[in-house]
Amino acid sequence: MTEKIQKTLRDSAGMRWMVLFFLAFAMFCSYIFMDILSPIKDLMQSTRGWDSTAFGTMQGSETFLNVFVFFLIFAGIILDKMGVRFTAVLSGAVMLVGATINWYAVTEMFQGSSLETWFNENLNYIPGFDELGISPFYLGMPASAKFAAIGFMIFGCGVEMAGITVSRGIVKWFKGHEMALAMGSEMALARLGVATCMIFSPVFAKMGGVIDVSRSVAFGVVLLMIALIMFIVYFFLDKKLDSQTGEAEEKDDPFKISDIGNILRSRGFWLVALLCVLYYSAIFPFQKYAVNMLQCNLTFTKLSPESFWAGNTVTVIQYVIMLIVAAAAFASNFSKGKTMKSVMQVVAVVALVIFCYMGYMRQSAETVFAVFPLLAVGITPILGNYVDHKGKAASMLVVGSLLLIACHLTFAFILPMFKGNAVGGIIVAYVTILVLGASFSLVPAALWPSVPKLVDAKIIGSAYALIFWIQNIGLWLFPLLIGKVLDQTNPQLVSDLKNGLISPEEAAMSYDYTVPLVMLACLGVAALILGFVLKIVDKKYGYRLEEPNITE
Ligand SMILES: C[C@H](NC(=O)[C@@H](N)CCCCN)C(=O)O
Repeated sequence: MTEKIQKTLRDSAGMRWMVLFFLAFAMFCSYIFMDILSPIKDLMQSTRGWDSTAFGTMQGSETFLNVFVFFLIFAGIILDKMGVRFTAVLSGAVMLVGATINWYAVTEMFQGSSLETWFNENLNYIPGFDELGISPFYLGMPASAKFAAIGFMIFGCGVEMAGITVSRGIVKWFKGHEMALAMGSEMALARLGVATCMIFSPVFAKMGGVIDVSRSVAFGVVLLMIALIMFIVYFFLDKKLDSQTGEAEEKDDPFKISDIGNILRSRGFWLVALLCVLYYSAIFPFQKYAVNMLQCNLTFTKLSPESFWAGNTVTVIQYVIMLIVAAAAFASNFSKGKTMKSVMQVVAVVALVIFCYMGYMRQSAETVFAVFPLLAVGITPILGNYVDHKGKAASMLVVGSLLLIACHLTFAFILPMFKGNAVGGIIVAYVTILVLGASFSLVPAALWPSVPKLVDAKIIGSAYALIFWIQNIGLWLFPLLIGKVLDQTNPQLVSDLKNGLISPEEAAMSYDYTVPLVMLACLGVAALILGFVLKIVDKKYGYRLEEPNITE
């Protein structure tokens, strides 16, 4: 008798990838919001009075509740207890609430309101947190930055919860299939989100010739509404899958708090988690300052408002070219025939060159830095595919860390030598940013798909949450530290600004970034050492990190 094989949604490749699209698109929107203020640090200083310390403190607040109120740990427990679909919708709603507060804080409406007065007079001292030096507020912090920080803290809870949920969702739908490729593709779309915000955030802020930073944030809020809708659609697909498989993992094999102990006892888990915090602390916090770092190191000529390159049409054209780079790189990854693959690769490279040329012609740091996530968009899925079929994850972590060190040292010491040489500076900047983008593909593509090899499937949500929690400590600390170090290593600039000798606009463009960049390179060195240790431990204890995910 022929046995009838029950096909589920997950057995259909089309369905799996459609589910991935919903999850990844939601993450795309959240990554746009995450960095929405990063390319307009100068405008936050000139229109809202946020100096580097205020900016860094507000940016660092994203991870505050996750780290110090252990929200991420609770998020992991919620995920393991309640399942992927419930947590996905919850995270979408939390992000939206936080983002809306963040938006209100930077609007004109907030300025001069009684709420602003309240924030000016309060939250200057937080008992307990201030003594430990971890308060998300300080005396003299602009009221708008304080309230925005509260919104960003709530958003941060939602976005990290969404991050672990999406990772677990991908494991649920793709385990035994193209898991690393799926994770790589999800991250690729998230990187496209960062590029999108680098390009469009300043456009919204400067629209119509009137500067209003809240327009950029409003753009992000609208996208988060779309993210919530994506999660709701996912909810129904995931429910259907569970009804087909009758699986409901979280009920058959309930999660226990003691499971966390099992995770913490794993040597491999600790190495991956520490590598993660060191590596990502040198990337995400840098991303928040990179545009300003380029503004301070590159020589741009001011374009006249009538210039073609200064217009918004060119922004849209450049964005379309960016999408062509991403689509062609992505398609080359999936093309079956050799010729088609090569054609797609040529299209991607040509479009990338045009993109860089336009960035140069537009004479703005944000369009130069927008190239950073673009290489990651193109190659993260390729590397994910490589990990699926060939392995070598631990080696990729080592190479990624090496590239990271080289890039931060180049930004610190070589780029400033080109100050005054507009073309030379831009070339050095582009090459370094592209190499950093390659590093940012290697590490994530290898790191995240390695986690299921280190812990049991049942506790994978908590494992991702713990790694994110440890990572968030760095993501909290380093934006703050960079801001403080910047103010402290530029004392003349800070005092001239205080004494009114230079304008906030001038100050925002004149920081010396050498010390913060060396600090980030040191993180890379520590990550590199851990990468080597991981390779040794992997060999000794047989975690199979160097082996493929799919056995052909
Ligand atoms: C998948 C991974 N995401 C993370 O590491 C998140 N914790 C991102 C947090 C960003 C905080 N600004 C990635 O994007 O590679």
